[in-house]
Amino acid sequence: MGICGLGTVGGGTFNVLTRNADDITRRAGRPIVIEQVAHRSLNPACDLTGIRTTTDVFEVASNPDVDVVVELIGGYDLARDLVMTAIENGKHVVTANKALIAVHGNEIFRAAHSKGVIVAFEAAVAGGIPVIKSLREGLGANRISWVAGIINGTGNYILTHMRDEGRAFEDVLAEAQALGYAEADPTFDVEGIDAAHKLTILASIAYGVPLQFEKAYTEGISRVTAEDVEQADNLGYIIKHLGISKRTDSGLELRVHPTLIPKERLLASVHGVKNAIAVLGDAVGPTLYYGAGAGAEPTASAVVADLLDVARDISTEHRYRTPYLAFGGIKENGVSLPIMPMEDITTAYYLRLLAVDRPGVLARVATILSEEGISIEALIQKEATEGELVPIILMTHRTLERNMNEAIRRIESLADIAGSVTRIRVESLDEE
Ligand SMILES: NC(=O)C1=CN([C@@H]2O[C@H](COP(=O)(O)OP(=O)(O)OC[C@H]3O[C@@H](n4cnc5c(N)ncnc54)[C@H](O)[C@@H]3O)[C@@H](O)[C@H]2O)C=CC1
Ligand SMILES: N[C@@H](CC=O)C(=O)O
Ligand code: NA
Repeated sequence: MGICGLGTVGGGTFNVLTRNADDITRRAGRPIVIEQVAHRSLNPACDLTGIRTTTDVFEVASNPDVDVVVELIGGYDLARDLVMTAIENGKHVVTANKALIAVHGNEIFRAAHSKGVIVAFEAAVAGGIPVIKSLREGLGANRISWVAGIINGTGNYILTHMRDEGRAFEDVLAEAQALGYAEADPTFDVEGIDAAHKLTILASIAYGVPLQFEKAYTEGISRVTAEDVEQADNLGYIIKHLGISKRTDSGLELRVHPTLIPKERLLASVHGVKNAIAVLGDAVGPTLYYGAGAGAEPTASAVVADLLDVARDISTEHRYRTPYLAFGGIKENGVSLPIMPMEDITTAYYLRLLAVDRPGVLARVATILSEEGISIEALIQKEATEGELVPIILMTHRTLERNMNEAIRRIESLADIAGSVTRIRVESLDEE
């Protein structure tokens, strides 16, 4: 095999493979030999003595001694060209690149299928947690109702440390970057793009639909304030950045956004760089997969597990192998389970508005909500001091996003309301 990219994950993979070579050899039934490494700069954590190296990743993809290309350079375009070249040359591929799979996966799997090669990507979702294997193979008997998870380690690390230590956003983000958790462009983590990549992959495996990243609704954590965190706490909730995909009668929900979840849910106790994914299957019931979502060796654990699978699967005839996305024959056109537009989803809401302390303002807000068919579950109005704007916190029952959009538009146009309304979706994550 050959490794392309020797950064956080590449370095971790190199070291885990080297350190645990004996056990890995026994599990694979044969040694997994690093034939070549392509890197741009030296990784001081890796001893490359005796290893053939290059600065050209395409050399690895055409090296006749390399049977598996491990793509760990990241990004969309060069990674796509590298993987497509490797497939064209009949090599199997292992990658940790969720951006690549979510955006170019349909094309990559088509090419791999016609060449009869394996493309494995366990590290692409939730780092070291074997969630892809669990969903694709372990839950293969089930009709899945929903998948909901904390699937970005950097974002969860930031939310946890801001809340527990009162630290500034930028400060915690810089720490997550130094620990190797963040994407090359950390706005991918903070704005939910990375989580949407991962959710896209999970949904395809759970429901047997093509990868449709462009249809995912994506909202980041950058607008969650300390006040929202505190108010959610008062109401018995915690705010987590979730990826949620539910099967409904109208199609599939595919959405990433900050979410209020009840404190008693197991997901509410997932902190720091840890990730967890809850899956509800009709036969198995609720299940939860937990562990490190980022970092060198946790991610390497998944990359090496894929290498072990490839080593074993190579001896199996192509048509008997587990399909890339769990289901054989996924149709890219004529999808039976469409991804729903965001305004068609139904959920409960937390709203925070700033009102001028004038009689009747609450009644005007309540009238708008009622006219849009939205009922209020809880309400907190803080005492105002002279001339101050008063925060009003509302929790609603479940309603259509389209109705909530209209209600928020009307509330924001009231003369008594200052600025924009904060809206955070609420999920009970009922296990039925
Ligand atoms: N860091 C983490 O915890 C996790 C990262 N991933 C994914 O793993 C992949 C790699 O991420 P990291 O290791 O964190 O990034 P990184 O930036 O630490 O490593 C990437 C390495 O690839 C090298 N590289 C880039 N282009 C190259 C080229 N043309 N030729 C040779 N070397 C080249 C860079 O010099 C760098 O050393 C990304 O797709 C990322 O999304 C997945 C799960 C967890
Ligand atoms: N940047 C990602 C890395 C793992 O996928 C994250 O923080 O989760
Ligand atoms: Na994983």
